[in-house]
Amino acid sequence: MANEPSFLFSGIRFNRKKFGADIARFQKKDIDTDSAKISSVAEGESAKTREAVEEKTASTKKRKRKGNTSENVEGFNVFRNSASVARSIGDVQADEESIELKKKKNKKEQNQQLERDAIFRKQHNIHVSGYNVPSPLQSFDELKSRYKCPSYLLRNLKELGFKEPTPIQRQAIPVLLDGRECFACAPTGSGKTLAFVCPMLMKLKDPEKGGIRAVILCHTRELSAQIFRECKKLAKRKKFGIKLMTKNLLRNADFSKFPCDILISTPLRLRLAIKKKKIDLSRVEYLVLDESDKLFEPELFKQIDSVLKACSNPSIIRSLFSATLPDFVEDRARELMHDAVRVIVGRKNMASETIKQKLVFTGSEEGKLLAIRQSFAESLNPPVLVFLQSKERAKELYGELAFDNIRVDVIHSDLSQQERENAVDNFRAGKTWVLIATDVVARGMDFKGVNCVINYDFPDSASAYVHRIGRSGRAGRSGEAITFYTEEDIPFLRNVANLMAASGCEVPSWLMDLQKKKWKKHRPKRDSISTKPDL
Ligand SMILES: Nc1ncnc2c1ncn2[C@@H]1O[C@H](COP(=O)(O)OP(=O)(O)OP(=O)(O)O)[C@@H](O)[C@H]1O
Repeated sequence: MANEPSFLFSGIRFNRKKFGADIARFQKKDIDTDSAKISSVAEGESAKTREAVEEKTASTKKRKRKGNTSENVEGFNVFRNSASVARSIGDVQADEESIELKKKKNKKEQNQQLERDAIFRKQHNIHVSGYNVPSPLQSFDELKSRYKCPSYLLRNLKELGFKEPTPIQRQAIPVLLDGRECFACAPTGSGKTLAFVCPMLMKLKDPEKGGIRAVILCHTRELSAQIFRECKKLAKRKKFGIKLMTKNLLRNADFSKFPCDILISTPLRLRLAIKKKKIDLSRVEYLVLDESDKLFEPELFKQIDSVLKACSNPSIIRSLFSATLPDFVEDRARELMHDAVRVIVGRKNMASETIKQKLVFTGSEEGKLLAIRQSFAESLNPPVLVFLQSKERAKELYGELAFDNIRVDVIHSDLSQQERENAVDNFRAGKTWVLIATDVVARGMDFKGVNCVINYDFPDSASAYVHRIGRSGRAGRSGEAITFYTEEDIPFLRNVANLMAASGCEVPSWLMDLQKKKWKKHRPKRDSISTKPDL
């Protein structure tokens, strides 16, 4: 504005040589009056108006004196000040009106966006609570347009065959990318791993050498190893330091000396490293507690607590993920997190709707063995996972089925790390048809294409049921779950029946008429599994 000629003088012809001294004088005045104008604007509306009216009158008089002109005069602009002020009043009013208009427009657009988000969330069964929750993702491409997602990651997603984000990914990814803390609950097999790994890689941007920047905690070594592999796949083509906390690493590594952007560990191993002062977590920007409800159970809470304390970076983003989110975990999350967003897909603590669930009465322990043999003889549709309540019972059932001409294996916590890894790998590779297991692989494990889960022993809680049967029917595939029950389990049947009905399975009406019993940990003493007569 300062150097622009006033529109009032367009066309003035002026002898610059002759009036050089005047030009200099007026130029100074021009600067002075300009600064006067600035201060007058700063002084409030009434003073501004008064001054402007006075100057406007003066300017009109002067204009009349000068008459009309035909040439542009740079730098000679005696009336510019008054004109500018006159315009500035108009401008201020116009600005105010346009700000007001813009505000209204923005508000309208915001409301329309909120409406669109609400409709989209409803379509995908996403429920959110929290302040100012970011819009869900329409597609993976939006990661680029909205968040400048690096192309290596988009390429990796494509190569992994992920065409569309799953509902939890649609909502949790933008929440985390917006730097918000998050606790989330979504069905088993619905892609929660990608929902926290993808924004983590985007936030970390590039590999660095200054210490650990992200930590993922998982309750078992098997799940840690699985998430380690998933991270590697998603980070392909980018040289992030991704480490799995193995026994060896814990014993021998000097964490200050090797680059580690992301560390994946069980709480026990990480706590040991913290206690031995082998590890510095004060730079951690991103902390994930996977299977968070399990991690917050009393036996693990002490370990989690020391990790939370060691991650002392004030700008850390923490997130909790699970398929089951009991109220006590939500309470903890609210205490722990700042301005967190809660994301629930479907209904909380529900079994996946892609699993056909069935209850089978076996009467007694012997009845179970007969039932499983009969089921395998009629139609064995591998891979099949069979859950038992203890490692002793898992070993016993393995002892029974090992000679039945089916490819069977067993996994429990008494096996060495290598044996456990082999059991998982062989099952994944299809070498094992039936894997007998304890709850050690009930949560988080992604065995692709498990056709059937058999609860040989009735699960000891609602969440155990949801997670166990969730090893089947993953990523939109269908699956089957069969739960054996004996007389002893009848008091707890109604709880499973409720879960079945809630996920759309047909439940005999007599089951719904059973008395509802509060589901405490249900682990009855059971007879040993054997076809050999007691001696
Ligand atoms: N967008 C996607 N499209 C298709 N498949 C996907 C997508 N995201 C993840 N998956 C696949 O879905 C499967 C289940 O994912 P994941 O193991 O993360 O589930 P989860 O929700 O963590 O389950 P759980 O509660 O049992 O731990 C995996 O095989 C994964 O590769």
